[in-house]
Amino acid sequence: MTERAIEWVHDGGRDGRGVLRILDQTVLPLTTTYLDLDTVDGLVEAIDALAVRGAPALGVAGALGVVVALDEGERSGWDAARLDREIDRVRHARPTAVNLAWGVDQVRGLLPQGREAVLRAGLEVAAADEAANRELSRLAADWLLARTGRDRLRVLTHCNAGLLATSGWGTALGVVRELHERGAVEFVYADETRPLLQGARLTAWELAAEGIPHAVQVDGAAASTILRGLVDCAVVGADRIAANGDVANKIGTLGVALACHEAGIPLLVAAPWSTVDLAMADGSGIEIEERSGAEVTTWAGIRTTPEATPGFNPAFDVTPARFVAAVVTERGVVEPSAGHTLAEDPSVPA
Ligand SMILES: CSC[C@@H](O)[C@@H](O)C(=O)COP(=O)(O)O
Repeated sequence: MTERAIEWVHDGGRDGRGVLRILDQTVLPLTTTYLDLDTVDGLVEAIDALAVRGAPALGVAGALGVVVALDEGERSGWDAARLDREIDRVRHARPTAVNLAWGVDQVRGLLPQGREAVLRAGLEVAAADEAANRELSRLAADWLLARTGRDRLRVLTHCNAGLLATSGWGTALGVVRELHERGAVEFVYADETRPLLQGARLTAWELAAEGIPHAVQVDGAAASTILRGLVDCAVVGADRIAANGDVANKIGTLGVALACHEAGIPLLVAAPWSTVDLAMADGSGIEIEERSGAEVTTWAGIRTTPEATPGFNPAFDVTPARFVAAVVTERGVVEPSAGHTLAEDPSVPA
């Protein structure tokens, strides 16, 4: 697959200076449409609508979003204070994935050095993300095969942590892709991931394109699939990992983790180091995005609940470290459920 969720197109844009192009994930898998974003309003709207989504891709959106703001500011004659406010709007467009703010912060300090320096740094954020994903996928595949003692794995995954959620390759699905290249994937159960169906629409799209044997199951099936012994491990991504190994990820991950714990199979969290937030001692301080209840009370635009019934729609949950067998980043493997923390030197495999 060659599609990129997000990239800078150098010869695009209204003045030929380049443009931020995203693959519109709101209409996948039925339609492949790209959106060229050259205003802060457009970028913030795309992030809010999940046209671009997934923590590492949001990191790239944050970094390159600073260039979008710079270019718009130049066209519109913004002063420094206005530019700062607009960059902050990008930084705060979604609260849970630390990568978005991290991406902005990677390049913001370069503003005095001019647009080219900021653009160069933004492109480096994107390139480093893909390289990190490939490395962590190798490490995670090694760890899973050693831990389970199996040659071919039956994997459960939740949400979409594939190339669509990153600048390339993917995290949890990168691990699956790596295992597949080694001939070590027997089957993948992809949770459909209510209410926005990232698993059914996006993960299945990626797995089908790669020819990886898989099926989509309703989220409510996950615990039963795990306790029936149909999978050897669960592999998920993360939006923010606290220093103690607590993991914020798509709502429903906690249920998967509890079932894995009960079944005695590992839950592996695959994420680039940019998703680790050492400033957060544990998960209790992580802000959980609460999205519109309408995403829950309607299906394909049709009301599915009584008109008077509101929806409750937390988009993420926090899995306590004791249920996380491994956090794998490009720096190495940490085993939170065995008492190890991310604050320890992660370059030394736990
Ligand atoms: C590599 S993506 C990791 C996480 O960002 C992913 O699992 C997830 O929860 C995405 O949520 P989303 O709301 O689709 O942005």
